[in-house]
Amino acid sequence: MLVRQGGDRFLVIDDFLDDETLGEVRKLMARSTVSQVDSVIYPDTDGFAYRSKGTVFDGTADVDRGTGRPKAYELIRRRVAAEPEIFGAVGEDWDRIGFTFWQYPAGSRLSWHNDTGGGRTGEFILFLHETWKTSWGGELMILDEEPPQDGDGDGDFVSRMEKRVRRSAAHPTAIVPLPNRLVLVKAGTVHQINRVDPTADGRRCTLTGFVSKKPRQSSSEVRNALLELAGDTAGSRT
Ligand SMILES: O=C(O)CCC(=O)C(=O)O
Ligand SMILES: [Fe+2]
Repeated sequence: MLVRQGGDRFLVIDDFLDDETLGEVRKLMARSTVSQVDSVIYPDTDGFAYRSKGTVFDGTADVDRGTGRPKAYELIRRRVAAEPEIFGAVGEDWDRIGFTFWQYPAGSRLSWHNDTGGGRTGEFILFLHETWKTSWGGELMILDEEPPQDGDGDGDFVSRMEKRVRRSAAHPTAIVPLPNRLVLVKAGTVHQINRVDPTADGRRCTLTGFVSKKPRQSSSEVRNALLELAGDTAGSRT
């Protein structure tokens, strides 16, 4: 394992998994069913990717404890927990971690976005394809700067992100998606996946997930949940 580069809002770690654990998680990816999904950011131009069903775990406990989950999940969870400057403190600022396999085919991309909302404090990306030539595109681009205090102004999401990158004094960092590279990114950081080049031989494969805080239920939600548990379904609708 080798910490390759850190910014204020991201961290790149190379050779993250040992060969056996990497092989195990790749096997799981190969066995997972993936479905085609349009980009939620900019479907007109991004194209589509493939994704597996995601799994969300309690971030405060071992995720591979007797569950047969790949060791990689637990190693990622621990690494995330060891980076409070990016994700905040485990248990306090975040308590959930999700895992989803994504595959971006040649010609696809994911436009600028910042993964805010939903109690998210950050995101991790582990590249799982067997090989990646540096001429195949698909770089993860990260704008390593604080979100502006006064927001991004008016306009739709795509144009607000466009404005941010255009006006920024920082230059986005291009992270080549080398196999077994782990990238940790703080929520609110503007980033995108550059288009995968048509010459890319194979999909850009990742294990990706959000680190987040479970929303606190309001007292009426708690009451309704309890009523539902008690079998009083009428109560849950009041
Ligand atoms: O695969 C990547 O490099 C980043 C993915 C991403 O930003 C996302 O799924 O939100
Ligand atoms: Fe993202």
